[in-house]
Amino acid sequence: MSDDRLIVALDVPDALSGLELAEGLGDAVSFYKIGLGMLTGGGLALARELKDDHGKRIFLDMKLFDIGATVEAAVRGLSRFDLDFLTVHGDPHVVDAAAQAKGDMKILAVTILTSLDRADLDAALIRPGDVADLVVERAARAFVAGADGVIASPREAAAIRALPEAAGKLIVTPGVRPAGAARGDQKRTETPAAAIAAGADHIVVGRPVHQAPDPRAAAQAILAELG
Ligand SMILES: O=C(O)c1cc(=O)[nH]c(=O)n1[C@@H]1O[C@H](COP(=O)(O)O)[C@@H](O)[C@H]1O
Repeated sequence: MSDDRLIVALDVPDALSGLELAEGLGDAVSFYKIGLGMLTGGGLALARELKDDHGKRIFLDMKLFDIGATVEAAVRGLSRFDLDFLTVHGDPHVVDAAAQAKGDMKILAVTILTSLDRADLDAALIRPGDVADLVVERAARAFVAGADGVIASPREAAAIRALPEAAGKLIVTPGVRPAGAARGDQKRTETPAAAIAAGADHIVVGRPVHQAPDPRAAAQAILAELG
């Protein structure tokens, strides 16, 4: 089994292209994220195929957010798909509802999207304060509400790791960019090595792998950087 600290985001439109990408990555990558971009393109079927036929771990990124009863019903349905990780928004009522219905899945609570900075939070009417402080506070609340882990940027990972509430919990960081890679819409980024050094258990990387001329070589370079 390869190093499952690297989770590759299969942000391609359909299951066929996702499968081709995963087959090209082969044994270099053992953990995949399937998200909203593949919702109408067979994402859940691909999750089953990668798990059952290829022995991969699966992170389903749905970022659920609704009233508690609806979240609980959605998570109960998804708990039958033998998934490893599932995302919900980190608001305590959402996390609490998801935790009631998660079965064997681990619930990861999104703190503040890595594509947002303080100006974006102002536009969304989110209270003043340093972004990192808000992320850490949301992480602590999500842990207390029953999250198995949180999604944050690598820049906040060390402060989250230092929380007493984080003992035994997972920190998963998107917003990861190898040196020189295009940031795209990500605003709070660090390198793969910096993310792991800061206390991330897993890093999520999408475009720097799937848009690379040689995705397998790109994934291997990231793994080599992790040491
Ligand atoms: O929940 C996520 O996975 C997520 C949370 C977050 O705050 N930021 C974030 O980028 N993501 C996801 O992580 C992946 C990052 O992709 P790249 O920016 O292409 O590496 C995308 O699939 C995003 O949907």
